[in-house]
Amino acid sequence: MDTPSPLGDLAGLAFRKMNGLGNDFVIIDLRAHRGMKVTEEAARYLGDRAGPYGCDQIITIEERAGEPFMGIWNADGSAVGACGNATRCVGQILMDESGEDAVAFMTPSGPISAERVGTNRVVVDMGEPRLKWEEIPLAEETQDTRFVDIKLGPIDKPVLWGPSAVNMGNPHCIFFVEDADAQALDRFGPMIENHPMFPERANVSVAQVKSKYEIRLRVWERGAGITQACGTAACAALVAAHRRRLTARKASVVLDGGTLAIEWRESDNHVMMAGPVAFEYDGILE
Ligand SMILES: N[C@@H](CCC[C@H](N)C(=O)O)C(=O)O
Repeated sequence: MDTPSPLGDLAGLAFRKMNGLGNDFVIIDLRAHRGMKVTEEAARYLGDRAGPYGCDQIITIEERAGEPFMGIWNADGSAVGACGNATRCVGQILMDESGEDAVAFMTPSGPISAERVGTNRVVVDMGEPRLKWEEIPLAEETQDTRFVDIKLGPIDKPVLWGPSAVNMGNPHCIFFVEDADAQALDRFGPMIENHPMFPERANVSVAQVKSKYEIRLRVWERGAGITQACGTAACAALVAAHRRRLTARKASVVLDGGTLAIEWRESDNHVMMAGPVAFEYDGILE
């Protein structure tokens, strides 16, 4: 007897592989396949780098209430609210389809609008950052999410402490450090991701402020580990850095996979993210 595919009824559907600064996605268009779903098992199978696919996130394009909707799963199978880099990819797919240079669509954390600003370059309005402790969410009420009560290392001599917390549709914890490349993010990333302060876990970044206009950022993503780039983390880092008076409202965020231009607009409190989109290949799920 054949063993059932972990893909379930997704087997046989077309997918597209894309990435934003090396943060890569299997994107499945479910608009013509109402009722089909990405299960946790299917997401884990598609995300597994040792398997036939392998990616950081699994993305769906669906239709809900007559509007395009983007669904997001991490490689560990968890469903999430936001993904900055994938938002640019989905924006580009929808704009190519319509022939327009702007598009609006829905995500689990709210509406998004995207605009084409060059060949394979898209700017996305990521909405307003959420900064209250209960919006991150944190497990404990803190007066100020700019400096959360978390310490790493020996109690009397912590190596990292007082990160900022920002929610960009998903929870982020940002440590400001002198040298981002010298941090053992692979070791403490999973500990902070699962720290009791973060009841919904967290994406963990180390941010080095190079100047008022540049941040070097490395990211341990919740449910995916270290990735080449994380768009929402770049937005969260700029917001956190500006709240600590370390940068201007607009800065370049340099990730392992390349650079994003981030602006936290004063006029409407929205965070804008501009960056590239890359097509890899099309295939059939089997
Ligand atoms: N890579 C993404 C973020 C994906 C979700 C994240 N790992 C989470 O669990 O919140 C981005 O570009 O923002």
